[in-house]
Amino acid sequence: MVAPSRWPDSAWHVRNTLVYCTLACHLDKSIDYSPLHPHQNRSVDRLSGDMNGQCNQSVWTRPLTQSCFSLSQSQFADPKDNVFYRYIVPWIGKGLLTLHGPKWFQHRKLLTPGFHYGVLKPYVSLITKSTQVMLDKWEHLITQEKSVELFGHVSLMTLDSILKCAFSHESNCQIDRSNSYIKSVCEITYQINYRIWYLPYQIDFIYWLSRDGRRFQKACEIVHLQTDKVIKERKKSLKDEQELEKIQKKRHLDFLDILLCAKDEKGDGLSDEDIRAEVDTFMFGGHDTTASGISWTLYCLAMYPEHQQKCREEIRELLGDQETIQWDDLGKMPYTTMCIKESIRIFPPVPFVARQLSKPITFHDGRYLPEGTLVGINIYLIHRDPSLWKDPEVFDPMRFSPENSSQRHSHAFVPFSAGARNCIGQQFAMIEMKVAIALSLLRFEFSPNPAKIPRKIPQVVLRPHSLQEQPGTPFENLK
Ligand code: HEM
Repeated sequence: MVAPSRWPDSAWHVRNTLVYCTLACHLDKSIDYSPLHPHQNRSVDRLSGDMNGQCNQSVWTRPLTQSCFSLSQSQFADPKDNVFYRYIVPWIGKGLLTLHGPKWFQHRKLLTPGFHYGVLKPYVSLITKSTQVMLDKWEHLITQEKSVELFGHVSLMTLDSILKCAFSHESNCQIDRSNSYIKSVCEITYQINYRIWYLPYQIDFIYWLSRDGRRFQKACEIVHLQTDKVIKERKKSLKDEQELEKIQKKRHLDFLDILLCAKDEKGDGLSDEDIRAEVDTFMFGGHDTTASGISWTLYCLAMYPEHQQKCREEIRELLGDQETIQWDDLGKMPYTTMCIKESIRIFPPVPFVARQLSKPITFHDGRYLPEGTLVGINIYLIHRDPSLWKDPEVFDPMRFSPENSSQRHSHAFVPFSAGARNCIGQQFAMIEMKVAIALSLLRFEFSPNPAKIPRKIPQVVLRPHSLQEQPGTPFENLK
């Protein structure tokens, strides 16, 4: 294997991106393919091979688990790869997701308190309200249509929630999508996913000259202007009010308050640019992922009505006639939680992550990877690995009972990644998924539409297929 001597050039990106896209677009095929590989059951499988003898930096990992997540255990962890992540940088800039080195470490330390349970607790009622708006819409839609495509609605609901939690913004986006900020976020999300999917757009100059590239750029400008405006206004009001406790008496603390007040030991806070990057990062990381998790969980429950009914009984017993849910209830729905976990095992919202090695690593069998190697960690494959999961294709929530979980490898279930660069928003995500699933089951019974069995589309997140076929962004196609 050859380590690149310098940061890869654009030709390198094109080759590697093609390799990644091919693998990414055939998640299921890569499962069929891996047993044929001569190195099966070893720590690392090289699936990308040699393209003209030049592209041997990409490594696709299989049972691996411990070895590869330990890549990110070191204090500063390895940087993200510059293939997929570069598509989102024009939007989110250099925030937690894309930073590396000491600056990432500083941001992670400053932002961790923003996910403390005391901050997250008031979000339950905000998420509940957003969920209820979505359910009211469904109530209306099922009187008009035989079947309702859920993913787009769930995406708008999670966008609505993250806007409230990130900067207390009441967007009303589930009902009124004429707001230019919402339209732009939807456009950006769609464009990023489309760009990954559409191979000619891997080449920068083709993309930036295209109509889509220009639309993407315009949408980023609108979003940045709006984020800057909100930050400026909030900074002003925080100055007047002086302290967080005073705000907290009036309303919940949102992520923006936390970001503006975050200070390290030397008393240094984040710059305006850093704050904007983090707000946009939460917007990006915090809505498509949970929309995927909620949608696939509803799909699994629709496919397995016996589990759906068990969850519904659990929630009815817990909430009685209430239509709202409280923080304390979230810890009292073990079966529903196991169903959510089993669903995101089978359909992990983030199907793969990637890193560029900052130093060589040696595996237990003596093979090593040099510095600069691009490592793709296929979470989807890990979650379906028969050496880790008995009958991996079977939906069995009891895998997540305390007894069964304790016997499993610690890195067999990694929907939120692992190590130092694991998902900072995982508690938030679990809260949102539990609230949305619980309230949905109280109001509706779900069954699959046999004419529209969803196909898995691994883009930035693992999306259900059906909306992809229609022209326009998924949000434009919603009724
Ligand atoms: C079901 C929902 C979610 C899933 C499956 C998920 C999964 C992940 C994964 C796999 C990573 C590692 C990415 C990588 O290595 O490149 C990650 C990182 C991250 N996630 Fe999430 N995520 C979810 C929800 C959220 C939410 C709700 C937020 C914010 C409110 C969030 C914010 C982030 C951030 C900021 C990072 C970067 C952390 C760092 O590198 O220090 N995520 N997430």
